[in-house]
Amino acid sequence: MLDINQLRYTYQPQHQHEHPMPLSFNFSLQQGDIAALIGPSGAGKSSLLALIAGFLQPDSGDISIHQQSIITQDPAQRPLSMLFQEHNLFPHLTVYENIALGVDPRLKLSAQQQQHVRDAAVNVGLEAYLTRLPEQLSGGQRQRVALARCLIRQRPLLLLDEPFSALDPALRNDMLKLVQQLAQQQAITVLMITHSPDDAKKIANKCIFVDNGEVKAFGNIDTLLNQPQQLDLRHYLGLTTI
Ligand SMILES: Nc1ncnc2c1ncn2[C@@H]1O[C@H](COP(=O)(O)OP(=O)(O)OP(=O)(O)O)[C@@H](O)[C@H]1O
Repeated sequence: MLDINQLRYTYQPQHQHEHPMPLSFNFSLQQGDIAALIGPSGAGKSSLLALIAGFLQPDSGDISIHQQSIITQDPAQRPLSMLFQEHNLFPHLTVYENIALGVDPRLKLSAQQQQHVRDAAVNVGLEAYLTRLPEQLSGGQRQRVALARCLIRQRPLLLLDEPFSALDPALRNDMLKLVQQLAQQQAITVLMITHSPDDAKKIANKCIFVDNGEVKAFGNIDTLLNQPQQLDLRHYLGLTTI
């Protein structure tokens, strides 16, 4: 479903004492996969999502979704949605309007589309909050609104850049379950950055371990996290002694 084919990008040094940071990715996901993207800080996880979303232009390689290359498409045209840790919502728009933006950026919705927005709010448990502004919501509720907007766009790929890491453990659990349930319902493929192997195990079936700008391990999540073979992955998981 998602094919990342010999994708390369190099951050050029900004100062004399710095070195270039080359990134190189190669892997594929099947439709309906939920893949956890793990790896140390600075490994290249956010950069990989930025390349897929089209915020960074690769030096070489290709990205395709359902066998169609998306590499020349603008970020808004790409068949994907993305959820960040914060700043997902427009503060001056209501919950209803923030979700409706996923249907039409001009907010001109038909009666049927208006119903879709209300249905999306029901799906994330926010039907009673449609007229509130983001500042009148908790952090978890705000992320639910943002998730509803992603899902109403009905794009086949959902990219998550640690959207729930600021939430407390119980709420984070609820959100992970919600993503899993809604992704299954809509057969959406999910690629999720997380710093928590426990969170990864809760919803993902695949795992991608990125280290030093490369995919160092890829496969079934239970195999990778319960019986890690690579030394650098074992080190990342805190299973080696120094
Ligand atoms: N705009 C930039 N210019 C130069 N180097 C950058 C830039 N953005 C990121 N980098 C470097 O690229 C590498 C990968 O960064 P990236 O943010 O993708 O890592 P990450 O795995 O998402 O880290 P974290 O888990 O801390 O968010 C890092 O070494 C970082 O310093």
